[in-house]
Amino acid sequence: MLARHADPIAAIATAPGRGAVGIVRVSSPQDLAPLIEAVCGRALKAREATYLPFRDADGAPIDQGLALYFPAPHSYTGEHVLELQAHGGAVVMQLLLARVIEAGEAIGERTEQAGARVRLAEPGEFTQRAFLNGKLDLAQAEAVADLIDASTETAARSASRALGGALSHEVGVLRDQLIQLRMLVEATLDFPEEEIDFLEKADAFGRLDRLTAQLSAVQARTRQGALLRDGLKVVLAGQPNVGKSSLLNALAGAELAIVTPIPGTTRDKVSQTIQIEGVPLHITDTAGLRDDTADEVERIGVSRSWDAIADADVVLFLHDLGRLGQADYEAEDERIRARLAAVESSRIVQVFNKADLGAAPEGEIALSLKTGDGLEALRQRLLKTAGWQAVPEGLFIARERHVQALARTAEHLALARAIAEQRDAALDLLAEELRLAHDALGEITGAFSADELLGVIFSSFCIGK
Ligand SMILES: Nc1nc2c(c(=O)[nH]1)N(C=O)[C@@H](CNc1ccc(C(=O)N[C@@H](CCC(=O)O)C(=O)O)cc1)CN2
Ligand SMILES: Nc1nc2c(ncn2[C@@H]2O[C@H](COP(=O)(O)OP(=O)(O)OP(=O)(O)O)[C@@H](O)[C@H]2O)c(=O)[nH]1
Repeated sequence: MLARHADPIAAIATAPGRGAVGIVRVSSPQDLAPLIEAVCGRALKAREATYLPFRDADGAPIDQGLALYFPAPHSYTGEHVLELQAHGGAVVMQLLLARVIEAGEAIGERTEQAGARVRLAEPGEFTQRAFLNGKLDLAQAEAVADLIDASTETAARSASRALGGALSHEVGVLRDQLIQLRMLVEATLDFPEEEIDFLEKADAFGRLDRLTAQLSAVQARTRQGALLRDGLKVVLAGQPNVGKSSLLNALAGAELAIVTPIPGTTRDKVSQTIQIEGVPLHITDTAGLRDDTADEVERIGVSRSWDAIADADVVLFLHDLGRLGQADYEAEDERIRARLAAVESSRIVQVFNKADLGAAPEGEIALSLKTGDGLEALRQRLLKTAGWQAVPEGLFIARERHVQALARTAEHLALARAIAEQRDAALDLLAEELRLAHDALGEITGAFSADELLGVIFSSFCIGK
């Protein structure tokens, strides 16, 4: 592992395909002067763009472009970094990348230094090096990927804040207070006679309570950040012909699913990601639920509908106000309701569609996709069910991993509190819980993290990042 991190790496940093400009980027812990001399034909001033021809092994120019050299440690990765900014054609980029690899080989042979050889970078490897060299912590490195993948403006701005260290800062404030508390408790362990007295005088338990309260505020903001990144899985369910496909189209603002008056039109799932106030919602329209169908294709569709329902964060259960009160319709709705009993009730939202044809029961959500009435209220209801609070200032993007780590931190603090409350509290156990809380918090910024975790995180990046 260590040796691999010492390799010089190279990749095309810009998106594959045609582009106005494309960049080949090299990062190396070793001096890049020989490589620069070979490809650029001269030495480069630090951090200054130089317009020059990039040359082949035989001296023929491949392209004219800008070369940028960032000597270590003042670069993105913290290593020596060379950027070749050329015309962004796919072939030009490949030639330039191949030239860098070939020049590395030649220098390696000439100088008998294996360390001069440049290899292709793995996905996320530049950012991984930035992390290993302390340029970014783990939460910031994750934010780099989340910024690139952001699907809404709110998500992008929030990822940028996380990259700037917003989440890391919040975690840092908690960590500093936790460290102070740990120091108090650990110091007390050395004076067993007066331990509890000492802790009370130092307001250790007050500190613990304040820390817990602050942690809970950070947890709330982090959950918002994770929601912004991952979105919410919403499934539209109900009998055939209640208006599920019409609702998908209305939410998406496009004719995605086929709408007809014929029951059983939708026979397979249709999914689309939309956004409401910047929160991504992954909406799935399903085949209308009925169990009396003789049609084999529709039967499979219905079975897939139930799978989607089981996997949903929110199920919108649609009803048809034009058919309310009809015996066969009511009986079928009752059957669906019974089967939905297996789904947590907090995940189910009842929606009464076709309000232009009849009145919804008291207190229920009424919607008419024909007139558009009730659509905005439904959107707001979806956000509320998702746990979204009106955009708080300084929102940062986050991941489920961070939410989990904070939850574990909270668990250990709660255990510490419970121990502190006992008469003759076992201070060593208290100290241990605080240590575990500290470890859990440290996983967010990567202060303590397994190689395995790093592998998972960085391998999901794009190449060249
Ligand atoms: N051409 C180009 N554009 C890019 C990047 C890049 O690598 N190349 N980035 C990357 O993906 C992002 C910018 N990230 C960067 C982060 C740090 C440094 C850097 O030189 N840091 C030094 C100096 C800092 C300073 O002067 O304040 C350092 O940290 O010491 C450069 C780019 C977005 N745009
Ligand atoms: N009057 C009225 N008709 C509606 C409304 N919403 C949908 N419809 C009509 O109801 C019919 C069925 O709509 P769809 O959206 O295809 O219903 P579905 O639930 O997806 O149906 P399946 O594909 O059979 O499961 C279409 O003719 C729609 O135009 C509404 O609010 N009012």
